[in-house]
Amino acid sequence: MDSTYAGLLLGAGLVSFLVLKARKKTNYPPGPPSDPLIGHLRVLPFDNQDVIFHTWAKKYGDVMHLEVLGNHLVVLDSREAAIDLLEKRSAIYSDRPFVRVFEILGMSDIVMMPYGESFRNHRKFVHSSMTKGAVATYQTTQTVHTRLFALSLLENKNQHEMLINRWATSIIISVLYGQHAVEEVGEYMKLMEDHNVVVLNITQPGASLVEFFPFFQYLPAWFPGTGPAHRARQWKDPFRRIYDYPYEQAEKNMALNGLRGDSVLSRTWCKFADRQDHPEAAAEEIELTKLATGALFRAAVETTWSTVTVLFTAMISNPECQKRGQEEISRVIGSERLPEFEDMDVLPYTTAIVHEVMRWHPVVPMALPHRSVQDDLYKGMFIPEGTTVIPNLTGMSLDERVYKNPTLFNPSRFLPKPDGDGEPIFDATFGFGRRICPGRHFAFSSVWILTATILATLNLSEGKDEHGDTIPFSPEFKSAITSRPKEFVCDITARSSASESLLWSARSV
Ligand code: HEM
Repeated sequence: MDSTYAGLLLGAGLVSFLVLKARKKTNYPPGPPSDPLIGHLRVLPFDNQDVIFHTWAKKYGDVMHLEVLGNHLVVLDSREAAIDLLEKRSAIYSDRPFVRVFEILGMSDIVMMPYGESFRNHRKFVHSSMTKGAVATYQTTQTVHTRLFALSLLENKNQHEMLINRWATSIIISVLYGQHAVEEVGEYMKLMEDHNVVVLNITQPGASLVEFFPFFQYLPAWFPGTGPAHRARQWKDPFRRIYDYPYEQAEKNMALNGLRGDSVLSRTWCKFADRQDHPEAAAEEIELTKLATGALFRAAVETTWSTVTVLFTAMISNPECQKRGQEEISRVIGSERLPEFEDMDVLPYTTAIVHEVMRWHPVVPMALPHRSVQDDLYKGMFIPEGTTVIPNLTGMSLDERVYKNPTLFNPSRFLPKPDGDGEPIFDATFGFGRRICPGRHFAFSSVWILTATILATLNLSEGKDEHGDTIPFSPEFKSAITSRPKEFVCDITARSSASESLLWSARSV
């Protein structure tokens, strides 16, 4: 081949590459105007992203493209688009974006794990621990803890935030690691609090500099923008405790009391016993077990706690819904016993309250980001490999094409016609596809038994000031990775002396 011919070929290749690139570029999904080179960096919101993205989506569509310093982002604002991409094309969209500060921190569990062999092993563990069948075996634990919780609300005025946290923590650690004494739960709450502070600190606005410019992690700490990477390095050992501490505590308990009770860990240990002659495999399995149970613990507490604070907010600001739920429980169950899981099918309004809580204010408003692993074309729009795909759950929950008056808290929307509006259940709250929340059955049943128990036994209402006057209640929300109501005061009383007695007798069981 002579050099002219080779040059022609090279030139033609270059031209077709540039044409292809230009064509691809024009075919990105629509999005707001951007700046040269930096893209949407100047307009990308730091706060209330979910709400702002939803406003943008009304103008640019359900599939919206943003670009920041060459990194592509696609926001999905409708359930239909999320199902089309994250579920129907899950082979392309099940990866997670790489987050450098998490790697420096040593966050190596499933939550942000790339899609691949290791992910599949972890997913198998978390999935099998939380199938519908497995969750049915946790119902007694959920019921017992929930009744103790309801009573504790009566005994400790204005401490509902802490008590909801304790309830969410105590249920998940019992299920994962075995039963614990009440005073031990405080240690796990502290562990989670420390964990949340670390994660919040390294994911604050500005943390992204090290994501765009990896060399920032090697610059001295005084250099602007290097803080998150340095903090992540400093906190590596304390962060690791979230995986090691619960496991080691459970080991100590086992050494003292033998392998007792039925927990995710005790079931796993029974399987280990068969493999003692393969110490290497056992070491790997121990590490996987620590990381997978740690992931379930990490992912369960704040999400479930936040959902219950949304429930409280909804009940206080919509007393007519609370009353209708209470009436349903009184009519169906009566006042001589407390609700059980077996009652779920005959309490449709109570169940609708739980669904509406999860739609009205999704506590993980933009789920967790997915990442595409190959170029894709959707409805003529080009989504390049490596795009971070954000399912905007808030946007989906406010979709007026699906939900009438979406900002209203209205459980009846889910009841079949003519009693309700026959609107579809909002299942997007738990994400999509191969990354869908593995704890969804457990989370739903925890919140359901809590809702039924509270409706059966307590009245939640606006708080009172020192003169006994009602403090007007208007829910306000705060957002990080999860979103929940800002702290609020409320008044909690027993519905009747009979309902209080039921709670007391449940405590003595
Ligand atoms: C109401 C409470 C909860 C909500 C709203 C919630 C929501 C979510 C969402 C939106 C995701 C991301 C899904 C996606 O990427 O598409 C997720 C992931 C996850 N959730 Fe939940 N969750 C809740 C409770 C729980 C509980 C109780 C557990 C454990 C028992 C749990 C364990 C996990 C894990 C391990 C992941 C990561 C899955 C993966 O990356 O493959 N979650 N959750």
